[in-house]
Amino acid sequence: MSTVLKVENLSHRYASAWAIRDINFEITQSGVIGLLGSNGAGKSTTMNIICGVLNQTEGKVFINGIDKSGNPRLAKKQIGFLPQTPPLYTDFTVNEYLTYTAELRFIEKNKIKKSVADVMDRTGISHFSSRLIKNLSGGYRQRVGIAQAIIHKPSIVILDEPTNGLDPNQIIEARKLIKEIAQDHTILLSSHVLSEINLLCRDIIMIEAGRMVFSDSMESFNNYIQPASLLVKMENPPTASELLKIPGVTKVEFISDKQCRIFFSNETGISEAIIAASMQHNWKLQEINLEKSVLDDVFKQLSQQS
Ligand SMILES: Nc1ncnc2c1ncn2[C@@H]1O[C@H](COP(=O)(O)OP(=O)(O)OP(=O)(O)O)[C@@H](O)[C@H]1O
Repeated sequence: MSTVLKVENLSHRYASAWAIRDINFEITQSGVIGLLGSNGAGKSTTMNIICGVLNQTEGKVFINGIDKSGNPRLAKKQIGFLPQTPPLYTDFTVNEYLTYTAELRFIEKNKIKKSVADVMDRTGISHFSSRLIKNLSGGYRQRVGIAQAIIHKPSIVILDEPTNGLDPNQIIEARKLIKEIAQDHTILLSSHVLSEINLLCRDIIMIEAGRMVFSDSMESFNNYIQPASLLVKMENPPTASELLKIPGVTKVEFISDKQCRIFFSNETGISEAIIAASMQHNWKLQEINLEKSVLDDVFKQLSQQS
């Protein structure tokens, strides 16, 4: 399968501080690939470099095999970009703005009208064609932002935190649109929210403090996040010291009279041991749920490994 995007030893320094160091990854398939990282991890810097908005201090970016530094114009033709703040001219109508972006993307003059109509149709904004962008809701503005990113039918679309700042309904709509677009384009999407990446992405690249700490399928990532604790509710709970007698239990925290979080060293058999102890001592177990590590812990674990 051919490589759509390849990033090689990418590093960038703003003034004296390195924002990203030695980022390497390759995207070979269509679908949505997530770039996950906490605030300030280096997601926007990486994306801005890939899209040619920023020139890297070190390393290389290849789009469909074209070196972005060697042939920037040809490389950029194959990329669509929605930055964190969409580059919208809010005094333009949707139609005027998209016509303008089509010109910027060097779409042939006689094809512009159709390209604009097609992309408005694709992103569900045709009915707002004559509306000023400043009079659109946040969700529709984001659709216009996505429309400008795909108007020239790029092979890869880069979306920097596309659902940030949208309300819950707009987020659901935006996700739906992103999934639809992913049927014909490879999408690299950044977020600091793991659940967002989990819902949308097939593969995940994770960066933390400018370093890449994970790159694999979403499935392997989910398998990697080991359950760390159990949330347990009992009608007649014992004391923490009773629970600590169960082999494997390392720590117990009571959240309320009847609910506690039980930490353990080894997942195998721990739930069964708690259920058996509850039956034996009549603790009247009501609920027992495995909790996955919180994202901050995952960042910490992965950062320490790399
Ligand atoms: N123009 C700049 N000048 C100096 N430092 C910068 C600049 N832009 C970003 N940085 C720094 O580079 C690091 C990476 O920032 P970047 O914006 O790429 O992270 P991010 O993962 O996109 O974070 P966020 O989600 O908060 O936007 C941060 O420490 C940030 O403060």
